[in-house]
Amino acid sequence: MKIAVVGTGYVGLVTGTCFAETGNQVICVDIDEKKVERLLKGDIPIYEPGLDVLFDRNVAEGRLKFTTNLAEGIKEAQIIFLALPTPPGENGSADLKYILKVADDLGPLLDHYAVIVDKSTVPVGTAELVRAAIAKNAKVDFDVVSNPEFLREGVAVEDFMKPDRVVVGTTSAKAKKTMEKLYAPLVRQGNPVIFMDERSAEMTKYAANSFLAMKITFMNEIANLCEKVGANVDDIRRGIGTDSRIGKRFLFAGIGYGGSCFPKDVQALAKTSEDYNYDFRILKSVMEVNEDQKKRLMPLLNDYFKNDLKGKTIAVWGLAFKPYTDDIREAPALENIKELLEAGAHVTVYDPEAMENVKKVMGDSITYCHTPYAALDDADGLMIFTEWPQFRTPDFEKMNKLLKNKAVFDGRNLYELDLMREMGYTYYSIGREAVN
Ligand SMILES: NC(=O)c1ccc[n+]([C@@H]2O[C@H](COP(=O)([O-])OP(=O)(O)OC[C@H]3O[C@@H](n4cnc5c(N)ncnc54)[C@H](O)[C@@H]3O)[C@@H](O)[C@H]2O)c1
Ligand SMILES: O=c1ccn([C@@H]2O[C@H](COP(=O)(O)OP(=O)(O)O[C@H]3O[C@H](CO)[C@@H](O)[C@H](O)[C@H]3O)[C@@H](O)[C@H]2O)c(=O)[nH]1
Repeated sequence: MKIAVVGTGYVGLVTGTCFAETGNQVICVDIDEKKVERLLKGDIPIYEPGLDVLFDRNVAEGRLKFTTNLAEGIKEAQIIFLALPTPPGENGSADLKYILKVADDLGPLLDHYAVIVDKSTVPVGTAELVRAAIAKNAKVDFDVVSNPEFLREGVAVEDFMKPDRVVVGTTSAKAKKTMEKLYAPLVRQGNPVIFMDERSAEMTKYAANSFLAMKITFMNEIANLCEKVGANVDDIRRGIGTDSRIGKRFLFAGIGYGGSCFPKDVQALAKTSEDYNYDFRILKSVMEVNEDQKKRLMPLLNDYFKNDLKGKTIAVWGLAFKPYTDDIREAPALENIKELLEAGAHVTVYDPEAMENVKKVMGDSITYCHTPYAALDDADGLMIFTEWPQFRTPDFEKMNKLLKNKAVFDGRNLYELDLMREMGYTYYSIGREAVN
């Protein structure tokens, strides 16, 4: 099939590349000229494991193309994906200006039937708004379908190529057929393509993200209580996760959820509830607890340094909001670093992929190091915000020599308490006994 993907960010580029991989002819459109220029040179603007192999193959075989020109992109396209940003607006609701702008532009350009697919995460009722915006100027028949995306950054290609399920919101038999055909190669193992109406599909996405954010937040609260009662949250996780009704995944307590999705989507669902006069109390608690959780380590650090961080050097391992990505949107590390700087500390950082993006927002206010160990040199303490695998089994002997104080504040529970005790560390983690 001929496919256009409008918006070539994390979702658009993965969607375009993966559908090219399944044999379709794909054109990705973006207004960011520099981004398109890089893509045309074969340079992928984001870090996403496994994407490069598929990208190179499909570009080389002529199935994956890029343009800044919407008219050129949608020429003859049977399916037009909208993978545009939906950032939080001033009142917390998802800002639809990018989607509606493209919908407005599409109307006069459409000269053949196409299925327009909302891939972005959008509030209930958006498909109707998109349809109306296109219809204002369209001279041909078209369908608008809601097809929320559930991929996770860092494992996006795998999630996309082997989805647990695909959700499609449409009442059009013609669009349903097209979407069934498009997704057939990705669900050969029998995972379902679930059809429903558009509003339910839009709501499904927010329900999924909010449920997962709530699951993590519940564990973060259990962790906070564990610290008080003298229990270990990792044991609780194993103890409850084996119950198939609860499930093992998304039970890791930590320094709060971040990223470009959970924070904004929980907020947007809360706003939708407000708009419909429904008091969604759990969501409010989830947001409140998560804000506190992101600062969970600061009081411990302040206690350790007797509220005097001025002139202290704090090393930071991990800047990305999760491992295997360079994405720093709503990353807990950044808020903590800002607080460290405000308190007069000097901050040395290391992240395998996210340092370039951090440089763009924090400039020279912190020191960027080429290795995790360089960040530790003469540091008064170490804070950990991202569970990159290389931090899990570091060279402790080297660490012992470099750190001025053997003090680690770990937002991801990377190390065994007994080991840290044996090595004489002061070690604070989340939901576990403090070693000091
Ligand atoms: N990032 C994720 O993991 C993820 C997963 C599932 C769903 N989503 C949702 O998908 C949507 C896109 O997210 P993202 O992370 O890919 O965003 P992104 O910011 O990485 O990418 C969006 C792209 O759209 C482009 N764009 C903006 N206006 C445009 C226009 N008029 N024409 C063409 N291109 C335009 C931007 O230049 C940018 O490259 C959001 O609604 C998000 O909530 C994201
Ligand atoms: O047990 C866990 C799992 C995750 N997290 C945190 O939760 C956040 C989000 O992680 P994850 O869900 O793995 O990454 P995202 O790429 O943000 O993916 C989420 O958001 C996407 C955008 O909507 C959805 O498509 C995905 O299904 C959904 O998992 C990160 O800060 C993680 O550190 C935890 O603290 N504990």
